[in-house]
Amino acid sequence: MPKISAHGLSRSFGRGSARIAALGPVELDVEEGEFVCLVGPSGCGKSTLLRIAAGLLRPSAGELELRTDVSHPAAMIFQDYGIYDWKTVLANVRFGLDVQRVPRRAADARARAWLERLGLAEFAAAYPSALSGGMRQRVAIARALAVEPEVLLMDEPFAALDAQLRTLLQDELLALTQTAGATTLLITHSLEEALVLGDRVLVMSARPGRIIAERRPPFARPRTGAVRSDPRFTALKDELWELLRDEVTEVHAVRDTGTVRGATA
Ligand SMILES: Nc1ncnc2c1ncn2[C@@H]1O[C@H](COP(=O)(O)OP(=O)(O)OP(=O)(O)O)[C@@H](O)[C@H]1O
Repeated sequence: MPKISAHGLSRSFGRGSARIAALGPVELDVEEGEFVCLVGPSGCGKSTLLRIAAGLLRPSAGELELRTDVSHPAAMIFQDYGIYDWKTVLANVRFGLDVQRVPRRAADARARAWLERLGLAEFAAAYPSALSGGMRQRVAIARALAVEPEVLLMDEPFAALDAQLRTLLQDELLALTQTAGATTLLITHSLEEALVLGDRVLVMSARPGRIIAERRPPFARPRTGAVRSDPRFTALKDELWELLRDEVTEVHAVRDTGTVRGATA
């Protein structure tokens, strides 16, 4: 049984002449423990798909099923961190455990262990406003993984970070997710990120987003960021960019080119 499956999934916004077909129809199966990355042009419905998976939005047609156990529900990581500024770093990481009613002591210990793994131990009592962007995103990652989710949903988690930090956090996430083994769906504008992290990379069309191609990076697990210098990496990145180029061009042709963020090769 796949952990995530979507059939005939579509979503539109608005009504009448203002109606926008944002997504679909999408057919998708994600197997248990699989790491799937979604790439596609801006506005093709990637976030919409993820928000439906997270239960934050209803589909207009079709269905998306997430098969998780109640004690290990899905966790989500957002581009803007999604952490609470009024809670300490420790309380942020403990948040999901508090919601699950894990006893305070055990929750504290688990949260501290995750802070340790992400190099944040000494910031347990600090508030997020005192942290850099990279550290805030580490808090968000720690918070998501602390609940030992069966399914991890990530919406461009590193988009707000600079290139070096992004590479560093990709490598950290790679190591962490390979140990955690959660079924993961990650949205990214970066083909490199998708190739480093994914078992499968799905390419989406321009809006309404459908899945038009899929590639499996041929790098054995456990893998490290060293795959970036594999000649097959560059070849696959070029191939994916070729697939994506037409879709991005379509978006640019439809809208003002100056305002549309294209995918980064
Ligand atoms: N709540 C909403 N109301 C109206 N339109 C919406 C809403 N949410 C999304 N849309 C529209 O649906 C389309 C898909 O949006 P979505 O955010 O899913 O795309 P995306 O692929 O994640 O884009 P990006 O890569 O730029 O983040 C866009 O045209 C967007 O304007």
